[in-house]
Order: sequence, then C-alpha cells, then structure tokens
Amino acid sequence: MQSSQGPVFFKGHGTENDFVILPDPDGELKLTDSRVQALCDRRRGLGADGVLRVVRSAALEDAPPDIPGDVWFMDYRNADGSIAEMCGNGVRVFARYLVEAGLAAPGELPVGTRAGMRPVITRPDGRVTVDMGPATIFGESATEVSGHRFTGVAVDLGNPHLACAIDVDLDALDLTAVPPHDATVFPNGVNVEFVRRIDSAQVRMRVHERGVGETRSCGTGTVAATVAALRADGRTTGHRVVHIPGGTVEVEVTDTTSTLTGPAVLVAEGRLDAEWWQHA
Ligand SMILES: N[C@@H](CCC[C@H](N)C(=O)O)C(=O)O
Repeated sequence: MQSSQGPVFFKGHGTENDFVILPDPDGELKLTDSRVQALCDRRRGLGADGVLRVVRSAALEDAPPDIPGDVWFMDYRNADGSIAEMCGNGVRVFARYLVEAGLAAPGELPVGTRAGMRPVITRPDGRVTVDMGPATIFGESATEVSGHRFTGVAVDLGNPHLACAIDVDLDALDLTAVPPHDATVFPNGVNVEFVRRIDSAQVRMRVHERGVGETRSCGTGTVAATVAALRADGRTTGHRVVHIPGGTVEVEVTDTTSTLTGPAVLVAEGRLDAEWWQHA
C-alpha cells in the first residue's frame, strides 16, 4: 500500500523522554496545537512526550532577539500542544539528529532555544552534553502528593521547576495528577521534581512535567533536582549522577552555569500520511 506522502519525521529519545522530530528548515509546517496533540498521542498518533521542530532561526516568525539568524532552532512543544522555553533531553536529541542528518559536524554546535543559545557537544560514545546555563533559585514553595506535603526550591532553567528533596519512598508517590502548586510563584505552571539522596554522589528522581504528565526523564528537571539535592547537602555547586525511571544522566552545577550529559538516541524515521496530517 502506498500512502500519500506527508511531512518527514524522526523519532528519538533521551533516557526515554521521547520526541517526534519534524525537520522544517524553511518554516513551512503549520504546527497547530491539535497536530502536536495528535502526533504525541500514543494510540492515534506516533506517541511522544513532545515535538521538536527543526527550523533555521532566520525562518522562525517569533525568534527571540538574542538568537543569531544562522543557527538551528529547537521549536519545542509539550504533548498537550503548549510551547515550552527549553527541554534538556530534547536539545540533546535535537543535536544528535542534526549530526546524523549531516546538518552539523560532530563535536560542538550551538542550538537556539526560547531560553537562549544552548551550546551542545555530541560525543563519539553516543552521549551528548549540553550547557544548560545558570540554574537560578528564585524562591521556595511547596506541594502535596499522596498525603505528603513537600517543600522545595523554585528553580529557573529557562523553564520553571519546583524541585523537592524528599525522604519518603519515591515509588509510593502517585504522580498521575498535576501536583498542586502556588500560582503566585509559578504563574505559567511548573515542572515538579521529587529527588531522593542515594549517597553523596547519586540521587533518584521522579518528575511530573508541565504540559505532559509523569515522564520517564526530564533534562531540565534533573538539573533542578541536582540543585535541590546539593542544597540539602549544604552545597550550592557540585556533581550528581541522577537516576530517573528512563536511565541515568550526569549533572554538574557551577557558580555560573550547569551541564547535563546523557544518551540521545534516534530510533526511526518515516513519512506522515498526508491525509492524516491534514486532518490532525
Ligand atoms: N522534558 C524536558 C522539559 C520539557 C518542557 C517542560 N515540560 C515544560 O513545560 O517546561 C526536558 O528534558 O527538560
């Protein structure tokens, strides 16, 4: 059977935070909320936590002013169609795609995002490191999940996080619903992380992502969680290995920036059916 030919897509993931990648160098695709929702739907679409549109920044109608015109821009959407400023796992998968597609040379490359430029390094072993910029604490807040009240730090990584260092069984938390949060601290919603210390070098984390639900990993979330874990150990800088349900990443927090290192995998490529895309 030959289906009518719609846009090309790729599928990839970073520690099982999965994405549909849509190459759109000249900004020609009309990426509506309902198309994003259909693509990300695990039954009627391809299934993913989010969509990464690959567009030249010069072709973007609403490019942030600090993004040069000649870089590749990661236009990120959550599974519910909402736009987010930044995605730490997404930007690593995005860089892997650029290199595999021959659009960038392996090694160091700059990626434009709504949170600003993010320098990325692709490594021969398949791991990708991204400079996530400063992880800025902008307050303290609280949430309540499974009968427990948790306090945590509000962390800005371009997108908003509430990261709670906790001392209860992580697996016992029900993260099905959006954790309640203070809308005066987080007027645009929030990603909520729960992080538990294993030892002085490692932590475990679970996350409820804004615009998605519980995911198996969140790159910006692992950095926010590291900030909270370091703080619980009386530190503001340091390195942590972060174990999430979808794998393991490494985070370094310094006085001026933070880095995230982990795998980035492409698993498939294909074409959307033109009729499906048109009606999505
Ligand atoms: N999974 C991402 C974060 C994606 C955006 C987030 N859901 C938001 O709305 O801010 C990551 O790896 O950082």
